[in-house]
Amino acid sequence: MRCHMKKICIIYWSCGGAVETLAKEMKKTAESLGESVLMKNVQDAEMVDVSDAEVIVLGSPSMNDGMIEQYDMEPFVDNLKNLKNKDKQVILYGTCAFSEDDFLDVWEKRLTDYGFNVVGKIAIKDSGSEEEIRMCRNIIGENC
Ligand SMILES: Cc1cc2nc3c(=O)[nH]c(=O)nc-3n(C[C@H](O)[C@H](O)[C@H](O)COP(=O)(O)O)c2cc1C
Repeated sequence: MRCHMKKICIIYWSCGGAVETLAKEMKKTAESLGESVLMKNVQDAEMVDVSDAEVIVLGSPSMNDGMIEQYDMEPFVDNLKNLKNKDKQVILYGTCAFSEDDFLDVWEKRLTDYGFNVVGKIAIKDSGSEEEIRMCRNIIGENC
């Protein structure tokens, strides 16, 4: 039995809509489990959104040779190292057109080095097949 509602924060960057659509799917899943969900485009997100949450979901497309998006997501992620309480579960997801999913491994290592507990990561090809979208929902179900 669940003893308390978890606070989940989903922060994403999206231009074409693939990452945003997945964010909405994950929000729906978490809400259907009774969790409290804050979903924000990283351009509107603040550090307090992360510090208030227990589970952080971060989403970015793979860009420019397997990096996370550089103008908004990159500085936001960089700033996470300054967060006082890093005792939080982190789920990373990304979409890519042609790269392998190793950009998620680099991202995971970085957040682990900062001191976060990365509990899940998933790379999706383009907008994702039905199966991939289901895996995305599952990763929320397993960790929220
Ligand atoms: C400027 C730019 C650079 C990109 N670089 C890569 C890349 O290095 N590897 C890759 O697999 N996809 C790359 N893509 C494709 C995106 O990762 C992919 O289309 C993603 O699903 C876009 O997400 P969005 O629809 O949420 O914006 C790039 C797209 C853009 C616009």
